Amino acid sequence: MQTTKTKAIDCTHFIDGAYVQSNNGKAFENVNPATEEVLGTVAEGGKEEVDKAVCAARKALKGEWGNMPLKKRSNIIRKIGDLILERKEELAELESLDTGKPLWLSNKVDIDRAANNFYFFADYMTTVGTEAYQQDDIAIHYAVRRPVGVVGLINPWNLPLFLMTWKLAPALAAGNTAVMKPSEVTPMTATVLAEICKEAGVPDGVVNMVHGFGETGAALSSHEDVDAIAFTGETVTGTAIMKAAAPTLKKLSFELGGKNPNIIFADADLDDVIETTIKSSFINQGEVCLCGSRIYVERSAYDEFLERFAEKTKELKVGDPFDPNTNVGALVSEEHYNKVVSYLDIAKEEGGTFLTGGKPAEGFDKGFFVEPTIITGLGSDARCVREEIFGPVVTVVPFDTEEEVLEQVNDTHYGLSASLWTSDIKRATRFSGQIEAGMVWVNTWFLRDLRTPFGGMKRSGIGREGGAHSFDFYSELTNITLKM
Ligand SMILES: NC(=O)C1=CN([C@@H]2O[C@H](COP(=O)(O)OP(=O)(O)OC[C@H]3O[C@@H](n4cnc5c(N)ncnc54)[C@H](O)[C@@H]3O)[C@@H](O)[C@H]2O)C=CC1
Ligand SMILES: O=C(O)/C=C/C=C(\O)C(=O)O
Repeated sequence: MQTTKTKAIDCTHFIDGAYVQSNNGKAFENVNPATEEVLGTVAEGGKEEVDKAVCAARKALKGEWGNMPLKKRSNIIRKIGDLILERKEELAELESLDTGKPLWLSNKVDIDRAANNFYFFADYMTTVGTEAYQQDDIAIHYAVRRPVGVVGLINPWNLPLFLMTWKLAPALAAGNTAVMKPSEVTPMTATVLAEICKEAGVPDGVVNMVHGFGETGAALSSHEDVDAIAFTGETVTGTAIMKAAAPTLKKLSFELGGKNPNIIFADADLDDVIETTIKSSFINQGEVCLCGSRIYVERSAYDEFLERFAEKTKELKVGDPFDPNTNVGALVSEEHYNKVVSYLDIAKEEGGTFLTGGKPAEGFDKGFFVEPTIITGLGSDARCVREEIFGPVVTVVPFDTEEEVLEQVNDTHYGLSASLWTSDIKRATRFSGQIEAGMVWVNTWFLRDLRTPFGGMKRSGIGREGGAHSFDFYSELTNITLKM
């Protein structure tokens, strides 16, 4: 039995500054993945609700928001961050009820970082400039920045509030209006965020939200009057959005799936390696796009690595998200649990050996709990080595040479991130530059600075988020040439 101070909420759309149900009254149930209890209902939006939200956003673009002085807009954006922190306890509890992740993690990552996204872009927007060139005594060229317009923000369930704010904050900072589409699996914190935006002084219609399934996201992606879509989620969904957005040539920013490698050379500090690999494998139940799910270890360090990694993994406590000692909570939904468990069956069929886990966690009558799982003995063609599982499941493979491991590392359609471990600076420089990934961490993992380019290459994404990259995506530039 979970004891929370916060009561779960029913989720309705937020359109033109007001919470509203769907016109046809359609709604679905929101389920707690740790207990399988129904948390509440969620309004299911269709084309009609998307259309109303887009109309409200278009109208708001031409109103007070479009003409607001920079400093005032920046203060409102900063205030959203303040209000998130004021309601931190409530938001963290709602996030853990919705996702099944440990409460300490919701606090530390999801809520603190959500507030920080607003602080970062509130500052950034007051310093960002554009280009200017003098062409001899002929002309001066300078660029002016304007918002893209109405942007659709479509998000997944793994870091619900954090990922929504990572898009909403720069979108607002650049002067856009937005329609948010949270994941149908985790709708609660985005619902509260809409209220927070209003309380912070965001004018009605600037921030809207429509709940629903893939069809709702599809209606937003194909809408005639939406100028850009920023999406985080599965690669195949990115393809569907691209097709839907093609007829209206929307700007697109995609942060998609990954099958990220950890590459561990024998000269790395093994204490650091083990501590970080535990996090990169199992934090957030392995449900972070940056998790390192393919681990390659130089053969001379392989046995010691496996022994120490397995020992630490067995110490992880799987359980109630609201127990402060829990390391690994519940997977986000029954559907996702079935997907992850199906990969454990696939690993067995492919001849893999489970060094830890390999099965649902014991001792739970209800909820979607899986033991942290280390698989060895799989070749580079195995599905568990190639496909995104997005759960607490990693494969470990030994290697002998740099050339051999580089080939395996790059032998994937994905290209999101990598974590490289070596004490040889020359090798670190040489090797990191050859990994086909948008982000390479050397002797660390998930060390973030919001100014840096964040995103993937190959089928892991299009474009980059962060600092200037986000700002450029959410802006249009007009170049003006003054003839002298
Ligand atoms: N960041 C990442 O890399 C993430 C990857 N995943 C992967 O995706 C798998 C499925 O998870 P889902 O949440 O179902 O991901 P998804 O990509 O299907 O859903 C993400 C968001 O897109 C919306 N959506 C779905 N179909 C759409 C369409 N045709 N047009 C527009 N929007 C659409 C969903 O309603 C949700 O809001 C997971 O098992 C995992 O492997 C999931 C979450 C995050
Ligand atoms: O921006 C970050 O630090 C983390 C982003 C994580 C994702 O995009 C994800 O897991 O989908």
